[in-house]
Amino acid sequence: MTRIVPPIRLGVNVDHVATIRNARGGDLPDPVRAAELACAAGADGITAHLREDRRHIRDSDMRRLRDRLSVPLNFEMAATDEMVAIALEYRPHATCLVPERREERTTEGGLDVIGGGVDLAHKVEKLAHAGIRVSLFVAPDEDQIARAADIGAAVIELHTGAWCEFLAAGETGSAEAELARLLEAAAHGSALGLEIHAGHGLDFATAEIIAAVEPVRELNIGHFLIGEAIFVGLEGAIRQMRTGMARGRARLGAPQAA
Ligand SMILES: CC(=O)[C@@H](O)[C@H](O)COP(=O)(O)O
Ligand SMILES: NCC(=O)COP(=O)(O)O
Repeated sequence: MTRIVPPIRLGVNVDHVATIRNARGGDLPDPVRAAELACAAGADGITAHLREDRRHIRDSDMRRLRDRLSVPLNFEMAATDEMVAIALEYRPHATCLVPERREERTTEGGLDVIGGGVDLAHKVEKLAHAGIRVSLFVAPDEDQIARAADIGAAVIELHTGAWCEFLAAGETGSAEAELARLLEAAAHGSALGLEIHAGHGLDFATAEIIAAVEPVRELNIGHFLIGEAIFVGLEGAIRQMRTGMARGRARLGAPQAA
């Protein structure tokens, strides 16, 4: 007998369209145009990260994304007063609070939800009170996830970056151990009533694997898709990603062996 499997969404992160634009200054290529194309190609939502140093996405990009998209906008941001104020002004569908360091090349590790204490809890409350769905970008760590649920986050996004890096380095044992942690974390978060998302460093192969994890309801993917778009176009890259995710998800609905 086949099982009914909840669908999985694809959020396309357009940060690195802005990275290319900013390499030369000016306005091209436009991440908002990329976002619109991504939606036409089957993205369920758009993610963009307004970094404190504004190295790629600009404030005006975020505003234009909010104004022009008809799909949910996931506003990634550091848990700072400045970013909370911007989110409260722009009112995106969702915010994803992430750890941020100026020296990092990309997001390293998950948010320290426990260490964020009362201050982080207040920020989550403020955003949620404004009707913004709050997600916390976390490593697969049970205590951090429990605290995310305690402070009222609706969603956690599991950081898949370490797993992807182990795989890319051929460190199979470490990759398997990290994948096991991701699976446990997804089950744990879901049991606590959190919606589970995952992302960072995913490509066609890893997205297909994670799409087969039942509690995971959304993948956010950027860098790989924007890179792949150079070769096959953004539409082609997104369509291929969707096909792989659907194939992964379909494994869940396949008849179970007796
Ligand atoms: C939080 C996360 O994993 C990424 O979505 C984030 O946006 C990465 O930052 P960069 O896009 O600047 O690499
Ligand atoms: N939150 C993860 C995300 O939006 C995309 O990360 P990446 O695919 O650019 O590494």
